[in-house]
Amino acid sequence: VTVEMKSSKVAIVRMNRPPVNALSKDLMHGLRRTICDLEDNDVKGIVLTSSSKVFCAGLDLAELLNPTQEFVSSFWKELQGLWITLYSSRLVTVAAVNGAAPAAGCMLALSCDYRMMSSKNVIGMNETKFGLFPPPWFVELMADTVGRRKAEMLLLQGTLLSTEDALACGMIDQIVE
Ligand SMILES: CCCCC/C=C\CCCC/C=C/C(=O)SCCNC(=O)CCNC(=O)[C@H](O)C(C)(C)COP(=O)(O)OP(=O)(O)OC[C@H]1O[C@@H](n2cnc3c(N)ncnc32)[C@H](O)[C@@H]1OP(=O)(O)O
Repeated sequence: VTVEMKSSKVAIVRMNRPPVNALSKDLMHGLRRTICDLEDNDVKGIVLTSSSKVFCAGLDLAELLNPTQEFVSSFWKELQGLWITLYSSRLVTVAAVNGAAPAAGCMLALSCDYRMMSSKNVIGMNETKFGLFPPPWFVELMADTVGRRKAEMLLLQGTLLSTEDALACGMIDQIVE
């Protein structure tokens, strides 16, 4: 994770884990630590974005291949900790979604106060496409953002929306070129 101060009050927080910013336990820990440090340093707002062409590919599936029970438990704890920290942060949080944002990548964006997204990208929770269902707090984030019925349809079908469709249903707030 890298931090660039745009002024004394606003920080650009970039996920920097090539090639796709898959959320490993370490990346989630780094993000949470960064947000907490900025909160402690009188910063007012952050822009969360990526230093590569993918915003975030979701959970690191490679790390979840044949994990120990202990690792799964600590991984899950880190994921919940990151969500709680970002969602409940006192900072004004803006997601600048500059690449694909599937599954937990979408969760990160939806946990921010405002979402802008570049065109020709995709965002959504596609977990059902590979036989999983998103955890309840992902579901609630989606329902709070686009409405319960729309969320139900998107989640059941594991739909990844284009930038334009995401704007149309309120999943994002602005398209930025
Ligand atoms: C801890 C408890 C576990 C229990 C589970 C139980 C409950 C359910 C939890 C459900 C919540 C799940 C949330 C998730 O986030 S699951 C992850 C879902 N993510 C995806 O479906 C995205 C998959 N990736 C893509 O669609 C594309 O890679 C892309 C993000 C659109 C980028 O495309 P592109 O730029 O064309 O890159 P490549 O596809 O060529 O990928 C480059 C390399 O990156 C690797 N990769 C991609 N995604 C992931 C990932 N999520 N985790 C790990 N690695 C990933 C890909 O394999 C390529 O690697 P290579 O160069 O070595 O081949």
